[in-house]
Amino acid sequence: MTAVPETLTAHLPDGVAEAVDARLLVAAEDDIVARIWRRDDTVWGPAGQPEVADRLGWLDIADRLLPEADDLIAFADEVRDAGILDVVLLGMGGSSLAPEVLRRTFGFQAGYPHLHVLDSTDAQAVLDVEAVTDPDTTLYVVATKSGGTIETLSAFAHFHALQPDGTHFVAITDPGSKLVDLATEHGFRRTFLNDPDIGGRYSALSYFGLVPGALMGANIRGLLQGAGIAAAAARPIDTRVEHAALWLGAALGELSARGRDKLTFLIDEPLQSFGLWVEQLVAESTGKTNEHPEHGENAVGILPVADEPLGAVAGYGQDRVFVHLERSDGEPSEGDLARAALMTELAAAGHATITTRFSPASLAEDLGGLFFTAEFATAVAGWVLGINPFDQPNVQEAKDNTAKALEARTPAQPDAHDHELQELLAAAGPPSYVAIMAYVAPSEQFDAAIAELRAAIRDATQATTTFGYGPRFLHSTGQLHKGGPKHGRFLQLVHGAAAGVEIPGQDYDFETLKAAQAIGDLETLRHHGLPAERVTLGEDPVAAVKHLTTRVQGLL
Ligand SMILES: O=P(O)(O)OC[C@H]1O[C@H](O)[C@H](O)[C@@H](O)[C@@H]1O
Repeated sequence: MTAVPETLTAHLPDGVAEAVDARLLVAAEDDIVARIWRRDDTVWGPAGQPEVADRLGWLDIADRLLPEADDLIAFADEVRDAGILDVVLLGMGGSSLAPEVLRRTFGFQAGYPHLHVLDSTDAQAVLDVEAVTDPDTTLYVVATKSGGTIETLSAFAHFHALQPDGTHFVAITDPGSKLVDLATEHGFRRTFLNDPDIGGRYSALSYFGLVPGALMGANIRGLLQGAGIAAAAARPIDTRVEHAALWLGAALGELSARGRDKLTFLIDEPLQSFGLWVEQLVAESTGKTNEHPEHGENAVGILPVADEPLGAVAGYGQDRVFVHLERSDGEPSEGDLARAALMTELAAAGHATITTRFSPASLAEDLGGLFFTAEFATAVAGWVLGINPFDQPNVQEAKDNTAKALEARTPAQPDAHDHELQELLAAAGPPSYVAIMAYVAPSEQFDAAIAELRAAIRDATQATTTFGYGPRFLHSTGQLHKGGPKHGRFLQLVHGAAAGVEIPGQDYDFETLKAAQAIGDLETLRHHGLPAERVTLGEDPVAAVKHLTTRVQGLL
């Protein structure tokens, strides 16, 4: 029998601890850890399936890039010396979320440029970045693995028209992508060619995270060292040795197989934005439908839940598992204390709870370790669930439907009437969840309004709630929405921002693109037989969400 690894504290409901132990025995018998490190693709299915063997470069990327930390820091100094005051990262999903976590976790570093992350097609979001940056003192980092992502290339076209000097641009991409040619054509300051064996959501510790991190003055050496230590701790193949990442992956897989598939994160300051990154990692990796030769279609997945406001214990269903990233030292905030208290109550009430700790004194190292451990655990959970955690087959569908809507200029679906909203939400209790998706410029005020809407729905129905900004979530939880278990109930909110914010070279502007993405996604969800409703937000989106919350409270 194995115990919970020392770096974690866990309370598992009856029967689950035994299942995890049994799973760890199978992992030992099947040599899973050694096979993962040997990059053996048969851990996740038949040999030779696409997007497995060539998606395991993340395993040792931290050790491979540590010797390059000095070069990255020297590059950041060169950029500072060139008078750059702002860095704008243009990217989506795996190419933007780790930089966003670094930006929010470490904040402005004196003497370094401000980092901004634009991962939206909302015209106001584009204008917001424009309003606070001067193209003459701005460096634009164009980040896309494939080199073909529509949002990223649209943003590049827009900002290149404002700043035609190529030395104000940097590319991060895979060798041979279309962006490599663009960068050469326009004389970019530098192109960082990433290891192509790393997928977007596993790329935090590659150039995709490190280049923006270095540019904003974050401690990238610490990140890499912390990740290296976590990777070393994940190497032992003897299961008698503590292996936190293996245990975590086995536990999350077994919990999910028993219906506890809503992985709810409670995260202490200043790491709260980690939820945004881990959401993509877990949702896009695990939300899949398997074609099983004997059992037919089988959809699995672990739904990550980030930034949900805390509730009363009775408000949570039995479909949850709670993971607390807890600050181990320093002055706890009120929120930190509330999270710790809730975890204690949840454990006492028989919920599955897992706690891991980080220290503000070693924030970069601990964050690097968390990135790696989460990646390894997700790969293990993929093995438990019997899916390929490295592909994203359903993301393409929404992209195709966007293209169709753009081409045909399809009008938006009508707004939900009260009875439709009621039908959508009233039946949302476990195992269902309510996904709110808002096509609007991200802001703290909007986040706060959404938190109230989520609490209202959860408290009335016990449903798990998630929230994502469109089109950001399409590259993240969007995969699980369509590929995972058909438990989602979808509420799409769309705000019409300024028309006429141009995408040079295209006959549509940002708002037209955003509208097509919303239309295309709703279409895709409905095509999968999933309940999905749309609500148009009036001029003031925050006021509109508050109004919607009152309306929903009246219906539930
Ligand atoms: O880096 P890119 O090639 O631009 O891809 C950005 C994102 O887009 C896709 O939609 C994938 O689903 C994500 O996994 C990926 O991170």
